[in-house]
Amino acid sequence: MIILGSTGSIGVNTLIVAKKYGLDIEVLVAGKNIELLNSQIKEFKPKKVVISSKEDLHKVNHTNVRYGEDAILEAIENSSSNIVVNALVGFLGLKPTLKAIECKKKLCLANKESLVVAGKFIDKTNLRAIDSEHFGLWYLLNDKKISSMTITASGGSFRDYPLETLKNVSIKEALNHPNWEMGDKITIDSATMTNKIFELIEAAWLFDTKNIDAIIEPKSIIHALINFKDGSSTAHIAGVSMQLPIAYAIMDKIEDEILKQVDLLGIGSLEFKTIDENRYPIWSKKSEVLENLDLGLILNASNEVAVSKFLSGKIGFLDISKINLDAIDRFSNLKAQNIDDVFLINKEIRGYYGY
Ligand SMILES: NC(=O)C1=CN([C@@H]2O[C@H](COP(=O)(O)OP(=O)(O)OC[C@H]3O[C@@H](n4cnc5c(N)ncnc54)[C@H](OP(=O)(O)O)[C@@H]3O)[C@@H](O)[C@H]2O)C=CC1
Ligand SMILES: CC(=O)[C@@H](O)[C@H](O)COP(=O)(O)O
Ligand SMILES: [Mn+2]
Repeated sequence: MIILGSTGSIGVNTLIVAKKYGLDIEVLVAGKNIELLNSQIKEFKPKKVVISSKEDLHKVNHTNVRYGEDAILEAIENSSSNIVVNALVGFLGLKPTLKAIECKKKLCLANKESLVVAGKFIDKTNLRAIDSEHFGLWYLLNDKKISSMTITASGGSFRDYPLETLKNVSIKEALNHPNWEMGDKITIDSATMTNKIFELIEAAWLFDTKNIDAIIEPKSIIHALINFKDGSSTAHIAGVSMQLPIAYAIMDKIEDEILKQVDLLGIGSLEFKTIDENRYPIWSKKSEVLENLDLGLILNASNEVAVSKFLSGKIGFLDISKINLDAIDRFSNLKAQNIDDVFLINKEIRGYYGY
């Protein structure tokens, strides 16, 4: 198979699953972590490697190594593997998503931004979502009539901070997720609750529903619930690990133990809370976004600029939400009519907010 983003949090977990099942790795794609990439090359012996930057080519211990976006697309096109795991982060993941679908591969999609920005142009027939909540929903589906779906949120890094301290929080604090070990960008999205808005959009596209909401479950043990018309609710409970969603996405059917069962007596108690708009201002846009899924493209573009500015120390944590709210108000009339528009609108909004 092909792993895009092999050195990231999802990429590393994908390789653990691949090793467990003895799967062949044809292509590895990574960014700047060449040391980890080299150890992956040594262990998994891919036929081809792609990295982000020309200047790192000489550091990669492989005879067939290329760089850049076009090389990623070529690697997908010229591969014999049927499976592509897209664990790239951000808008960068969209073209590889489209290429994998065009080449009729099974697409195991962690890059939720692809669906957020272009869900209406993406053929989901051969797509398996790698996201804990959506995996949970998929796991719970049966043929009974559904009333609504619920996904859970951890609350992110600042869920217990006094509100008045949020304007001065540091990058290091923001990157300290209470439950999950994830890449920087999604960890910030979790702290602002933008990740959960993205996940509502993702669920809307995957399950063709707008009857979807989120609540806080601080332990991230319950990932999703389905509320059935008959009054029953079922919940997906599993450990805090992406290996289960990844294993199902790749293998389709799983009969062995991937994770240890959650020890409910060890957990002791569970708590549920509503998502407070004062702490997470983007949540005030939930209904508007669900009514108009085109806002995903707008929000993603402003958010990528804002998160990158925050992570480079140019703006404060609260500015991320301010920029995102501004973008939704300012650009809510923009709608992509085709996939080319998606790239144009993304560029326009990024340009407006700085880069
Ligand atoms: N982590 C998680 O548990 C979950 C993640 N997701 C989603 O999965 C996706 C990946 O997340 P995560 O694994 O946390 O992110 P990471 O930041 O940990 O990993 C991103 C990967 O992409 C690589 N990369 C970045 N830029 C480039 C580039 N220009 N060219 C080639 N490779 C590049 C990175 O390489 P390098 O590190 O070498 O620079 C790294 O391998 C995101 O869309 C996220 O929202 C969804 C659910 C859960
Ligand atoms: C592991 C996973 O699926 C992430 O998307 C996770 O949900 C992020 O945590 P939050 O619930 O804090 O957004
Ligand atoms: Mn998730």
